[in-house]
Amino acid sequence: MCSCIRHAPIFPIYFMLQAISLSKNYGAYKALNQLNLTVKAGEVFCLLGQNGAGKTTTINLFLGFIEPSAGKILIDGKALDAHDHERRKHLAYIPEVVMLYGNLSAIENLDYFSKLAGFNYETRSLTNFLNQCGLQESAHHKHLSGFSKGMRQKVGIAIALAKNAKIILMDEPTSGLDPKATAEFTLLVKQLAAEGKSILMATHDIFNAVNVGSHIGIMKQGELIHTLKASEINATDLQELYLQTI
Ligand SMILES: Nc1ncnc2c1ncn2[C@@H]1O[C@H](COP(=O)(O)OP(=O)(O)OP(=O)(O)O)[C@@H](O)[C@H]1O
Repeated sequence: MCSCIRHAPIFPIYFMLQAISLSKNYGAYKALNQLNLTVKAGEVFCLLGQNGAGKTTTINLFLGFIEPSAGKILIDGKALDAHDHERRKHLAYIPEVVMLYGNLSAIENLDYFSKLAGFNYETRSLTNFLNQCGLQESAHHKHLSGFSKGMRQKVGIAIALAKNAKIILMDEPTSGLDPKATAEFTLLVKQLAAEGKSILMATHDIFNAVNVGSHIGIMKQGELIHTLKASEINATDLQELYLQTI
């Protein structure tokens, strides 16, 4: 018997995320200049670039936090305008520090944010989402205020799963994580991609980008200079290319 009141689709639908000549200007300054980028279902596109290269601007444009100066965002081939809140529900966001309610437990946070997105799950389903994200059961009923950054991120991903997001945008999600937490997070991201999610991740971690990414982009001064398949480059060569580029 299904344990959720509003059912997730039995045959999931997956979406592709695209930027077409996407630009963002602040006055005369081009924070993002004519970005063309595609993230297909099952892909993890890692965006590398120095501070100020335009990675967060790209993510903020996709999320609708800021409006483009020019260009288009497409979800599954259809243009997404700034006010299309319904189709933006297919997007989930994992920031560097996942902001949740410290005085609520993991399961209460998950329940609250699921309900905000229109999903009303029974406890068993909420527990399953947290388990799926590798959060140990002993932590499910503890307040978030005592959680490490890695544990918060697991709850953040559980919320994305509960919302049935097809596309996940991550901004430096492994920054500040210890190697074990990074490895756990990487495994989780690979699992999400294997399930058909489209993932765009801004990162400074070249080695992690090669490890988790299917595609890698190197940005400089608001432009995407290189796009590579991760299978075609190793970390040493990517580091060299990165240093030559920036
Ligand atoms: N509201 C704003 N007004 C003016 N300039 C801005 C604004 N927001 C961002 N910028 C500029 O746009 C450029 C791109 O910033 P962005 O945050 O996208 O870089 P980033 O690649 O994410 O850098 P980091 O690695 O430091 O997070 C930077 O030069 C930044 O100063």
